[in-house]
Amino acid sequence: MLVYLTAECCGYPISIFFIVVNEFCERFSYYGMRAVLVLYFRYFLLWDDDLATSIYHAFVALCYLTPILGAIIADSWLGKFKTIIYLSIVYAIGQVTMAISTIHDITDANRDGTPDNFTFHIALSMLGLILIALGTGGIKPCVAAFGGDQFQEHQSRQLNTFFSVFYLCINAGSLLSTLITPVLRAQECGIHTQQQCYPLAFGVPAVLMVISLVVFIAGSGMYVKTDPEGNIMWSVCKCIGFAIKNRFRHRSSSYPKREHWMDWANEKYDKLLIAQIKMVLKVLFLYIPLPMFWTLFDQKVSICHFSGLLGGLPDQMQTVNPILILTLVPIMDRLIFPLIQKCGLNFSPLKRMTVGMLFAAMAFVSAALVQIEIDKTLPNFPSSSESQLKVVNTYSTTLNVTISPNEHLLIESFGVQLHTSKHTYSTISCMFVNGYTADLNITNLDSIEPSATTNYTLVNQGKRDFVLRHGEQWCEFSRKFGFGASYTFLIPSTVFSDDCESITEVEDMKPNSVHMALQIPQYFLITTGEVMFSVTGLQFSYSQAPKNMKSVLQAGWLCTNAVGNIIVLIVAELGKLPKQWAEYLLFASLLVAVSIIFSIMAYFYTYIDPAEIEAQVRKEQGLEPEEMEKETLEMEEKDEDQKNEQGVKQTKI
Ligand SMILES: NCCC(=O)N[C@@H](Cc1c[nH]cn1)C(=O)O
Repeated sequence: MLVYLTAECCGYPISIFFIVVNEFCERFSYYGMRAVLVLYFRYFLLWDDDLATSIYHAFVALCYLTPILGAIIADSWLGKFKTIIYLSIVYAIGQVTMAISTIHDITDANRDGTPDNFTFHIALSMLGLILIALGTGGIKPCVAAFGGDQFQEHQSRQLNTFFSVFYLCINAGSLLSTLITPVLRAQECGIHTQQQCYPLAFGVPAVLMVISLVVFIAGSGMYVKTDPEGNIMWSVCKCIGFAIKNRFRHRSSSYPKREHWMDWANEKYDKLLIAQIKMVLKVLFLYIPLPMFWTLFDQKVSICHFSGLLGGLPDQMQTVNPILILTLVPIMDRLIFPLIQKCGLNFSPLKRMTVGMLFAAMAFVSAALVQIEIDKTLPNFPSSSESQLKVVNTYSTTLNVTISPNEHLLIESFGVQLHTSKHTYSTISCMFVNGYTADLNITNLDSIEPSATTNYTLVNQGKRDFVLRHGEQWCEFSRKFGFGASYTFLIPSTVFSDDCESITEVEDMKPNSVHMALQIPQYFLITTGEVMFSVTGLQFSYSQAPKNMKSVLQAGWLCTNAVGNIIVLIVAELGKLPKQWAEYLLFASLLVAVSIIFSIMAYFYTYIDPAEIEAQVRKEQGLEPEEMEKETLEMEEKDEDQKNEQGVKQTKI
C-alpha cells in the first residue's frame, strides 16, 4: 500500500488554489467575451439582428457540445493535466484571434472608421470562436475533475467545499466580466479613427485566458496527476457492445439469467471494467430527467424580463443571479447544510437536488402570484370576439357619440375614450394628438399633421422634456413617466399662446403599482434551487465516478445542462400561453413532476464509494485466479501490482 502526501494548508491541498484561480480567470474570459459578442456582430460586422443572435446561439451550443470531446481526450489519452494545458493554449489562441479580428484599423485603408474587408474580420472571428468553443468546453469537465483529484480519501468534506468554491468562482468571474467588458467596449480607441473599443473588450478576456493558463502551469509541481489507463472509452464501448451481443446470443430461456445485463460481458472482460461501467451507467440513467429540469429552469429569463418594470433595468437584472449565488453558496455550505446535519437528518446529495428542483418550482409559483397582482393593475383588453374603439374629442364642448343603436359615449372636450394598444409591461409609451391647426414638430418624433396622431412611442422612465415647434413658434413642456404606464397628450389649437400649458394629459394605462420587493422572494427561491442543485450535482458526479472516468461523468453532468439549453433554443417560440401567470404555473407543475420522477429514480439509487468497489473487485479477482485468465484483452499485460500502482499514481511533494 502506497501513501502519498501533498502540500496542505488548513486541510486543503495547496494545489487547488491554482485550479480555483484558473477557473475564475477562464470564466471571466468566457463570459466577458460572450457579453459583447452580439454587440460585435451587430455594430462591428453590421449583421442584422437575426443573423447575430443565430450565430451567437450556435456558438453557445457548440460550447456545450465540446465537453464530451475534452473528457474523452483526458480520460482515454492525455490525462487531465495535459488536456487542460493543450486545450487552454487553443483557447487562448482563439481569444487572441478574436481580439485581433475586432481591430478595424487592420483593413481600414481609407480611414473612414469602418473596416474595408469584412470577409477578413468575419473569417478571423469565426476561426477564433471555433477555437474558443473547443477550448472552453474541452477543459470544463477536466478542470472540475482535476480539482477533485487533488483530494485524498479522508478529505471528503473538503472535497465538497472545493466544489462550492468552484461554483463561487464561476459566478464571480461571470459577474465581474459581464459588468466590465460592456464598459470597455463603450470606450473609444483606434489608430486612424476613434471607434468603440472592441479590441479592449475582447482583449481583456484574451489576457485573462493567458493568465488562467499561466496560473495553471504555475501550479504544475504541486498537482496530483493520474495518468489515463489506456484508451478507456474505447474499452468501455467494446465491452458494452460485447455484453449486448452476448446477451442477444443467449436470449433463449434455457440460459440462466444474470443480475445485470452488463454481466454478459463477464466471459471476455475484466470484472473491474464491468463494475466501473455499471457505476457510470447507473449515474447516467439517473441524469435522464435532468435536461427537462434545465429547460424549465432556463425559463427564469422570462421571470427576470418582466422585472424590468419594477424599477431596475433588465440589463442589471442579469447580475442579480451571480450576486445572490455569491452570498448563498457560503450560507448553504457553512450554515444550512451543517445545521440540517446537526438535526440528525440525512440530507443526501440526491435529496438536495430534488429539494433544489422544488425551490425552482416555488420560484415560478411566486412569479405567477406577482404576475396576477400586476395583471390587476392592467386594463381589460378586448378578447378575440371583441374590439375596442378610441375616440378623441378635439372639439370645444362635450360630444355625444352613438356607436350602435343603444351604445352611447360621452366624451368631454379634449377627452379620450378607451384604447386598444397592448404593449410590453416593462416600458412606458405615449402618443400625441395634434389639435393644432398646422403641422407640429415634437422632439424625437416625426412631424404630425393637424388632427393626426403619432404612434405610441417608447420613452424612458422619469422626467422627460418635449419641445413643440411650428415654424418660428415653439414651447416646451415636461412630464414624469412611471414604468408600465401609457399616456396620450392632446394638443389644443391654443398651444403656443399659453406656452404649452393647455396640453391635456390622459393616462391610458396606470404606471405599475406592484412593489419591487415582491420580486425578491422569487430570486431567492430560484437561486437557492440553483445552488442546491448545481453544486450538489458537481459533487455527486465526481464522487460517484470510477477513478478513470471522472472527466467523462463530469461531461455527462454538463451534458444535461447542454441538452436542456438546446431544447430551450428549439422550443423558444412554441407553447406560449395567453396568460403569463398560467405559463408560470405550468412551469412550476412541470418542475414538480420532474422532481417526483427524479426522486423515485433517486430512491432506487444506492450510493457507492468507487474506490471501495474497485478495491473489492481487485481482491475478488486475486482470490479467483481462474477469473484472471478471462481478462484477455484490455489489461492483460498489467499484473495486479502494476494496476494498483496505476490507479493511485500520484506525485509526491
Ligand atoms: N449562475 C449562472 C452562471 C453559472 O453558474 N454558469 C455555469 C453553468 C450553469 C448555468 N446554470 C447553472 N450552471 C458555468 O458557467 O459553468
